[in-house]
Amino acid sequence: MCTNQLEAAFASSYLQKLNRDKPLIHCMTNDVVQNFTANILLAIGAIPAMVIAKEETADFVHIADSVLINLGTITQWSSKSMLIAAQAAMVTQTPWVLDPVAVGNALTFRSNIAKQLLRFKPAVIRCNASEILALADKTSIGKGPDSQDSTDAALNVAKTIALQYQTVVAMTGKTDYITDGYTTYVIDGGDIALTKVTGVGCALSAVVAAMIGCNTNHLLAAASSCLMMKKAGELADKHHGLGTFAISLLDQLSLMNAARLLEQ
Ligand SMILES: Nc1ncnc2c1ncn2[C@@H]1O[C@H](COP(=O)(O)OP(=O)(O)OP(=O)(O)O)[C@@H](O)[C@H]1O
Ligand SMILES: Cc1ncsc1CCO
Ligand SMILES: [Mg+2]
Repeated sequence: MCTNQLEAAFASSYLQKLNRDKPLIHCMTNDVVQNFTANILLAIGAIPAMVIAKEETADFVHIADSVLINLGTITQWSSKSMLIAAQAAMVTQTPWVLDPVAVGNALTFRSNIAKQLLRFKPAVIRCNASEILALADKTSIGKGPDSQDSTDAALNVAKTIALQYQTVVAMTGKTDYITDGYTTYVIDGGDIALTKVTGVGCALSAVVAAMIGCNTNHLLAAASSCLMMKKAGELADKHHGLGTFAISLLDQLSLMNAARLLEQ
């Protein structure tokens, strides 16, 4: 096992490719973050499409560059669409991201759906520490969509899940860990304000979907996404309240480039 710092130059080359390719991202996400997610994808140069009807999802997976499945406000009805989309993505080998929002938490319906979705081989699981512990049937202390567990404590479980499902786990928190079970990238920094605006983690999952939609190294694509979000959080305006911070975060993502990624 080795642990690495991600080179900012790497992340910036991945971002440049994203800007050139303009990948189409099929988003199946929660009701809280639809608009924020779509704007963040546009800000980094991707094209979002929120397609959820079960009559449409399989067809749209065929034309999308990647798929995002986020369980935040899952219902019986949307879960069916998600399972159809994930199966279609596995068949067409379209890379997809699972964001298992709030699994555990005594929420057995979504926890069962998350387990079913895992059979369809997500390229990346983007989650917080409580969520990865819950996916592994370990005790977790999530508070709804928020984690009360530390990523340091959950790292071994993240590695085990990555190996078990042959995927990449991008686990965020004070320290982000991005691992395929063999190689782990560690990203510190960011800002606590990132946790005070709803849906930053959900939007980060969409950024990961965009990055894997045009970069085949899913580990580096996910790590680059996490670095970008931490850096944008550092650079965003924190002096005028959280409303301004949310907009400033969007601004910083739209302005992100190699020089900004390298800023201390
Ligand atoms: N204590 C912290 N200090 C600095 N940055 C943090 C901290 N906690 C989380 N972050 C950053 O906030 C962003 C969102 O990660 P977080 O772990 O809060 O996602 P999440 O719990 O899935 O969020 P949500 O489901 O509400 O969208 C990431 O960029 C992460 O690095
Ligand atoms: C607040 C909230 N509830 C379900 S999803 C969501 C957005 C943050 O995950
Ligand atoms: Mg989340």
